[in-house]
Amino acid sequence: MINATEQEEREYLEQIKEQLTLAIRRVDEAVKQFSSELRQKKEYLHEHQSGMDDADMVAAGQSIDRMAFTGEASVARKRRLLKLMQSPYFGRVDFTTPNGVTTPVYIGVHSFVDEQRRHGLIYDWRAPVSSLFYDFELGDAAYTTPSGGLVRGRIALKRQYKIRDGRLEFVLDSAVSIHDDVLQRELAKSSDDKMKNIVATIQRDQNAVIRNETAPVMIIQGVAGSGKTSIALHRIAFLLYPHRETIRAKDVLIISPNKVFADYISNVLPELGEEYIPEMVMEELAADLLENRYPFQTFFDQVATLLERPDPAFIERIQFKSSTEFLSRLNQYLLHVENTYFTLTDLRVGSTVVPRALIQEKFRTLHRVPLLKRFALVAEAVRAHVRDAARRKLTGTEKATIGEAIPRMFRFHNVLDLYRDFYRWLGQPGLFRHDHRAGLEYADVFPLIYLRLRLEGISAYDHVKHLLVDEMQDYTPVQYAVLARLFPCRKTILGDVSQTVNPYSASSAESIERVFPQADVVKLLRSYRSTLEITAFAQRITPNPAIIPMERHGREPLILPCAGNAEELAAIRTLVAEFRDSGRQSLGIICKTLRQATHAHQALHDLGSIHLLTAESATFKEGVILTTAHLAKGLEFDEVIVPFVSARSYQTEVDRSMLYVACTRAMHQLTLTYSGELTPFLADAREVVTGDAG
Ligand SMILES: Nc1ncnc2c1ncn2[C@@H]1O[C@H](COP(=O)(O)OP(=O)(O)OP(=O)(O)O)[C@@H](O)[C@H]1O
Repeated sequence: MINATEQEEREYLEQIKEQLTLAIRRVDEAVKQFSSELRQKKEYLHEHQSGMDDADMVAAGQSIDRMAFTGEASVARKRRLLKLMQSPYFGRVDFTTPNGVTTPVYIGVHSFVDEQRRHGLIYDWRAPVSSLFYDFELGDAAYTTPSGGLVRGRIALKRQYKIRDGRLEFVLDSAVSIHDDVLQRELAKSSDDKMKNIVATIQRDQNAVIRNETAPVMIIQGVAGSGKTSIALHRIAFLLYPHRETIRAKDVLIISPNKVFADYISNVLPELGEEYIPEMVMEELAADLLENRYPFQTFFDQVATLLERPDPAFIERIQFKSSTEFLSRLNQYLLHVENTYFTLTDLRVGSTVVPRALIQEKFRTLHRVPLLKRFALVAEAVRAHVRDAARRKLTGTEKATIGEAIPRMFRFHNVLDLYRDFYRWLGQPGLFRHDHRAGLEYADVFPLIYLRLRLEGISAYDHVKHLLVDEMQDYTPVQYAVLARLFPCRKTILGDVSQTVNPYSASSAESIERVFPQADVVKLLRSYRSTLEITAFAQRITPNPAIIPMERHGREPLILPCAGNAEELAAIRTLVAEFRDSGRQSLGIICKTLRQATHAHQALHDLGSIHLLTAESATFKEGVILTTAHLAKGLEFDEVIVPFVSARSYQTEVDRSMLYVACTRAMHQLTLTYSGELTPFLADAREVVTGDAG
């Protein structure tokens, strides 16, 4: 039976859809009009070209550009209207101002205005008034207008809707913030191949992060599945909204851990009506900053080496280069270089002697210029000095002599030589290993870039107006020091120290804050992704007593003991078959190493369409995916299988991190398999769950 409220809401929905249909028709007509005008204009131009002067041509060209631009805007508007036709709004608050006027405010992914009557029918979720929906329950409420004024009032009604394909699926009145039922329904759904927007169910603490407009640097430390990545993307959409005139999507840069992750998140912003946002993998940034001059190993290579051949000296190098102390030592070294690596001498050019003091003075006045860039400028100044003193032009040879003599007064000219010298200065030359064939070790890449930045200066990224860094725990203080210098813009930095794939180089929110003392640090403790059972299980691997799991239940995770490798593969086959019958969308089989994953991929080959995801993959697919924990970071699956969880396979701290990351990728169901002895990281979990394993 439909109640009166629902009846009313259905009728209202029909009215809105009619208005949307009319608006779409108007846009269509406008587009038609534009294109015919554009065609006429072009024809006119073509015919009258010979009689026009340059100025006329430029003016005509500009007017065509303007028309094309308006045409594009109309097409974008149509796209938004069509989206609204599918699902015009998801929330409503009835707001009563102190003078007793009550207005229903409908909230959707875009705004929609009744052009004739000039009032808002649907408000964009980012509009100031929409914050009422996220931040308040029934009763007293307020929101801030764009000009900073506070509008007070009362919320008399708060309602949530699910409208899909233009049909109302449910309507729910709620007294509390965002009704738990709606959130539960959203979370219980199957995942698909892309991350989705969460506008209908943003939680209050999340909303505070999204709408923070003041923090120059925002550091979000959030437990696995707390919505960090989702929030960061919504925050970008939010920041773009009021600043549309000054910031465009192309001015934002996302630094993501790999291409697959970039593909996985690529839908959220376009879903929110924003254009594609440029993204970059850390290694791409590094290669660019080193102008591809020095080949280097990747972060994947580093982690793979740690997993397969954990050599103590290699670990020591990584640990040292990931410390805050290391960054201070680099800074001290730079001072040392400035102070002691110049050997200034008098310089004779023809009959003129340029005194040492004068050269020193020239260097000093240029102290703001990066050191290795100063030589050319000092040489130029010295040439001018000689010219003035000798009252004649300099010969080519003389010019060259000066050009060569000045840099010779400094001990090094190449950043890599200086970097090597840094370790000598430290008294630890063994901490730098450079095998020319294998390339630089990953741990040396950013220290080298840092030196280059300080000594040569790089300014290629000044155009970026907002930087987003995901998986912050995997970057070191030196990397942050590079980002801080390279991107003076606002930043959102997010991650989870428990989910590091390399505990020897992990950064916590606190250590990152040391590089950005002006940052706002936010902690998110509620976990939305996994069932309570899965979250509790993962806690046994890496405990975090502060985590607050969602009250959503599912099957207990299973640990399946197997008699050997063949039996283990047979168990995985059965699990894959069960998954295929379950109606769920995604299954991740997450291994520790690529070697394990490749082995399993070959062994399960005959099952058909199991995608092996490697560091080279660029897209994320639905269905059954075989990959490593490192690559699965940031992704999620309806169901996860973690094979080979034996004591042999999982024993070091890096292994523990991998296991934690793998288990926290599961939304609804988690199964682990092993043969031989079970890893000690799951030893106490075993009592609880092997009973079910049967
Ligand atoms: N307010 C919310 N409403 C609905 N779903 C949410 C909400 N917050 C988070 N989620 C869902 O929880 C899951 C985890 O979100 P997300 O991947 O952004 O978290 P994360 O903190 O980046 O995770 P991790 O660090 O473990 O990779 C996603 O499916 C996301 O859609």
